Amino acid sequence: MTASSVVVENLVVERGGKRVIHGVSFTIRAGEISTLLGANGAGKSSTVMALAGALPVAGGSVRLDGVPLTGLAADRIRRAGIALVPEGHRVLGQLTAEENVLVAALDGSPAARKEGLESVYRIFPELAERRRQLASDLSGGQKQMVAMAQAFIARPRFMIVDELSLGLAPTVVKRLAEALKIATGNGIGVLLIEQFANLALDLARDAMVLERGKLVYDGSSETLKARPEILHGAYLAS
Ligand SMILES: Nc1ncnc2c1ncn2[C@@H]1O[C@H](COP(=O)(O)OP(=O)(O)OP(=O)(O)O)[C@@H](O)[C@H]1O
Repeated sequence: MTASSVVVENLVVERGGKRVIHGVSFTIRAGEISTLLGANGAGKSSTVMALAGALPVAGGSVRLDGVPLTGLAADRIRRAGIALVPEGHRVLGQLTAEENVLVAALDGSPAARKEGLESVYRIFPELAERRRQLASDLSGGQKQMVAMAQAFIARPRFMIVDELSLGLAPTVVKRLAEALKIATGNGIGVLLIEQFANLALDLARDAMVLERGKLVYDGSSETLKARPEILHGAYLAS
């Protein structure tokens, strides 16, 4: 049986009338972490936002197990099984931590919501302790946990995390990385965008490198680690 996958082919994205992604192709596999690396402005967020329906697709296709998702609204793509954790761990400050998580629950039945919360609190016990706190009072790391919990509670098959560690302390990042490992252990495919390339390459089996909206590497993290000139070139090209 072929493993579940998201296949992106020749993706083209335009922003402000300018082409920023020039025909990018890659595959994300179930049960694995893949990472998308590149300098600021290389097009990582544009790629994943288009994939998740948060930006229009100007060309190419996105398929989940062969089913085309290209150009569908973000909500439809989420229901199909792809959850995006957007950059910046934004939360609804006037709601509690728990209310924020529940906003993202796709199945509204009380039993499913309870079960969903229990599974999320097993991953992030820190949030269980703070369930009734206003989200605006949470630390940056706790807000990122809420953002990831919103993805988990939707029971996704694939999870895209745009900037895991941005602005967060190493101890918190370690917790978030553990959560990603739990995700892959449960068969979820993860696409990770991460500013610290070394952390990303330690976590991910496969890596892609974007340079000015084009893919310049698609292969194993191990091989990329052994070829630092590829990353140096991509980060200098910005
Ligand atoms: N709202 C926007 N309107 C127009 N162009 C944009 C917008 N946001 C980003 N861009 C442009 O799109 C290109 C890709 O940016 P994108 O944010 O996808 O890159 P990135 O690799 O995610 O970088 P970063 O790490 O800074 O988020 C850049 O040239 C950027 O200037």
